[in-house]
Amino acid sequence: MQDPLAVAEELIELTTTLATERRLEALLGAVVSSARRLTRAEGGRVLVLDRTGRHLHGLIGQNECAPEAAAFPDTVSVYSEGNAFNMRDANVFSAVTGQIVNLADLYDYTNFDVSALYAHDARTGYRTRSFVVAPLWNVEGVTLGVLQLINIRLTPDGEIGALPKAFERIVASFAAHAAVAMANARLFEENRQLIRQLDRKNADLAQENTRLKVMATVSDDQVVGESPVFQAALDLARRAASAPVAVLLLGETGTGKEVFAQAIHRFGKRRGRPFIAQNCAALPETLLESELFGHRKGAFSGAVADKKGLVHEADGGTLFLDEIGDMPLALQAKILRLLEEGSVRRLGDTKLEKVDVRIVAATNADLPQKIAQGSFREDLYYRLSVFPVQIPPLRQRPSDIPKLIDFFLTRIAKTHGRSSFALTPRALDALCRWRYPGNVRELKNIAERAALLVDGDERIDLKHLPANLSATQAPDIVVPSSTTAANHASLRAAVRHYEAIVIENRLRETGWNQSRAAELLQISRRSLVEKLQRYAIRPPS
Ligand SMILES: Nc1ncnc2c1ncn2[C@@H]1O[C@H](COP(=O)(O)OP(=O)(O)OP(=O)(O)O)[C@@H](O)[C@H]1O
Repeated sequence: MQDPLAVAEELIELTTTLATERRLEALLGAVVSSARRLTRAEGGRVLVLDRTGRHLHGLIGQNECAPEAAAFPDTVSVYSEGNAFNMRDANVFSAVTGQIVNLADLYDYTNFDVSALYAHDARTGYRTRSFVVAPLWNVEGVTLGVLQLINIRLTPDGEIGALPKAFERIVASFAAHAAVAMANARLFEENRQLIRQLDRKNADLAQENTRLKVMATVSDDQVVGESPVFQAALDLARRAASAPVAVLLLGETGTGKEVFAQAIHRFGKRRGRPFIAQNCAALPETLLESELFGHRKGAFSGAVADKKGLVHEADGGTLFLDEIGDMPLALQAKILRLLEEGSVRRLGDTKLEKVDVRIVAATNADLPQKIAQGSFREDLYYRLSVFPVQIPPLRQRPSDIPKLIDFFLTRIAKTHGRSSFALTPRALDALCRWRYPGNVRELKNIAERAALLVDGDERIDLKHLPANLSATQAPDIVVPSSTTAANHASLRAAVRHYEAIVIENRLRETGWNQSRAAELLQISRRSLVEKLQRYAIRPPS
């Protein structure tokens, strides 16, 4: 047998292999070789327990004297008939009990059923004599399989016998190390497979996302707004729709750039074809490139299959590029080629493909300033700004506010399963006074929030609006202007609207003293109370 120094060296080498080798079979191969060198065994094998826990399968086999003898009967049943452990098998015994089996001569021993090995020997002409089985148990004491060592040579001249007692512990600890490495390698392999599955899933999801974008073509949403500035912008969009040019939509956030892009698509000849929108600020460069232009299989890790881009999906239709000012320069060049030549190249491809796509781009950034800073291509800007459409912010068209409120509340009421939501005059007034830094989107959000806060048939009042809105005080004397709700209501409604505001102002002045307010308003207290009920005017809570 080996001297202690050689044993130590073998163990060090094995530990290094165990720590670095991640492939299960290579790792087990190293374990068997190392164990054989350590014990001077002619052969060695590893049998691994399958996931059902019912069978041990031969995974690795080595035999320096008879390579054909390396393969053991491939599968050993863990259970015998009646579902008891098959303890007559030396491998199962070791795997189940965690003990080493150490037989000096297989042909002298009768306690284990080794008939399969006899048959194997008879078939291969090899003679198995000493036979050692060590359990491969991981740290939690779970059996992973067994390590076999065959024909241990006790002397340099080849005398064969049982493993010396002193070596049993070495082999046991050796097997325990191997089991831990084996468990790690399995986890590693499972992780790799999970990552592969995830990559595949991601690719599927990306395709699905694209498909949904195609399906969610254009909604039939109305474009609400009758103010002259808004109508002028809409008229420009209508003209742009009939020309085969790119359109650049300019406007603050929430002004309705996407609504306009959809309208341009709907107004034009491409109406029945896909409308696809992509926000250029939403994705990192490589992902955006692959999303827009597609990729070939293997173009990057995770590109497990060919994928079409949004430009392909939008073929014959419209591609809306929101926040174009945030598009990386390399992709701007690709958009320029699409505009100039009508062709695109997928990531990882050498060929150009022809596509017929109308580009509508939008931004709220100052593109000339970006050009000066070197982050936006001037040539692309000139290409896109053939047809610029400026969408005015809501504060420049307050006369559109009542119509928009009405539009959103009617739509929200439908989703709440009710016919409508009513507003108190002071709530309407506060909504009409607000300057809406978030434009139409902000107005829509305020309406949605208010609809959630009202109880039953209650009207939307100041308390249902965001605090900063209800804090906007109405002026003492309300002068009708062309920019308030009243301008778009009937005369009767307008008069009621102002009546409510004047009453509320007087009440505020008098600290909500109804008698005093009635006096100032020169009406009876009873009449005041009636009006308070009619207009749902209440002191702030
Ligand atoms: N004129 C309009 N009529 C009806 N709804 C509108 C109108 N303008 C905007 N909206 C609604 O307001 C919300 C914001 O509009 P949209 O997304 O088109 O704005 P945007 O300018 O593209 O915003 P961003 O700059 O943040 O991308 C959407 O829910 C949209 O339906």
